[in-house]
Amino acid sequence: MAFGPVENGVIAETLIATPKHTLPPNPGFAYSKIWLIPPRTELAIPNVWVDSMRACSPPHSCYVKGDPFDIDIHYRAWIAKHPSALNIFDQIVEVAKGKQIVMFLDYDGTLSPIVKDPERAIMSEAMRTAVRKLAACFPTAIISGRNREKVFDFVGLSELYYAGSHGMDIMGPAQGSNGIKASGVKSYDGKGNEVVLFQPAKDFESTINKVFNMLEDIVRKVNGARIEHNKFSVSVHFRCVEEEDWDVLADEVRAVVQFFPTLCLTEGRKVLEVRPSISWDKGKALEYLLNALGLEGRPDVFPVYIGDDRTDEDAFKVLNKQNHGLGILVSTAVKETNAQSSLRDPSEVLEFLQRLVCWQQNHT
Ligand SMILES: O=P(O)(O)OC[C@H]1O[C@H](O[C@H]2O[C@H](CO)[C@@H](O)[C@H](O)[C@H]2O)[C@H](O)[C@@H](O)[C@@H]1O
Repeated sequence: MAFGPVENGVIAETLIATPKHTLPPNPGFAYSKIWLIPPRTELAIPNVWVDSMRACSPPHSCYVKGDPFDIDIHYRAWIAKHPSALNIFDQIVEVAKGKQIVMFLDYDGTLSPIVKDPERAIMSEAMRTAVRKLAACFPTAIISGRNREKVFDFVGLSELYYAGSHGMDIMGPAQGSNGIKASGVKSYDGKGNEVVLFQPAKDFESTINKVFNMLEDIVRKVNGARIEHNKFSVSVHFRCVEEEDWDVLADEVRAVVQFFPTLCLTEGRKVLEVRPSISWDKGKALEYLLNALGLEGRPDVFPVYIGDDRTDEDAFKVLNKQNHGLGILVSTAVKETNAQSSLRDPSEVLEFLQRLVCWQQNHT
């Protein structure tokens, strides 16, 4: 473990405070007002917006001035409320025992580390192997803000379900390698395999293309800015833009989006995302997939969702509402979240997935 002695103290506190075989309480909806993606009005207030953008991808970690043995007091309090899924692993599997585990994984910041160039967000071979083994044990889906095809290219595993464009573009095998059949609209992928396809924002394709073309002209003029077409949404990246230029770029993006009353603007990790104003998000995609697999609303099902970003909060909320399963936020910093548990970074996600596979293999 990479943790120093101070964090071991935190671990001890966490385990004492958490009764055996129960998971930490769902944070519930107390935070939902803070965590809901800011509406346009909030995005319009310059300081609020810039602080919020900084906070969702903080440059600092929980350590005090880089000292690996001294953990920030706020982080200590936070980790007690959202204990590491590695430290409470035995409790998690005790609760999940005898149930059908279903895995939902975000991509950027969860399976791959956050990098400056979105085209270089490559997943490690070790992670790919772990996800492959995971999918052989449990139904597994990737739910990403990316274009579904792009996230598929990164992951490269055809046995998974993929939900791209923040869940607005869902595709998966009609019959999973674990034998579970999905229901829904049947289609065929490029290789002629039968798949299930669901695209609730299909009617927005041409509007998204139009807004992308307009935004492309703006982004081209701002140093460091990038734009990404995610099929049913568009990402405008701020990560490599000087902070002093953020407001100008955001103002221009907002001005364009105003022309499209059926689109809205949301915020992620140093990214503004333009998406259809429909009632669909990663939480709805999670529900759709559970339903397609015939696993929705069943007490003998244990969904696990792992993600690092604001859009993942919609999925954590769904799990809270259903009061079963487990949400795990990936973060090295204090963040308001609806997740019950946490992991620090993709390397800890890898360790968690590997342990889950081992546990399952030893219990079947
Ligand atoms: O839901 P996700 O899979 O987490 O996708 C959300 C966005 O992820 C990507 O952007 C983020 O990761 C980039 C690569 O590490 C990073 O450069 C960027 O700053 C992050 O916001 C992706 O490029 C976006 O299109 C997704 O919407």
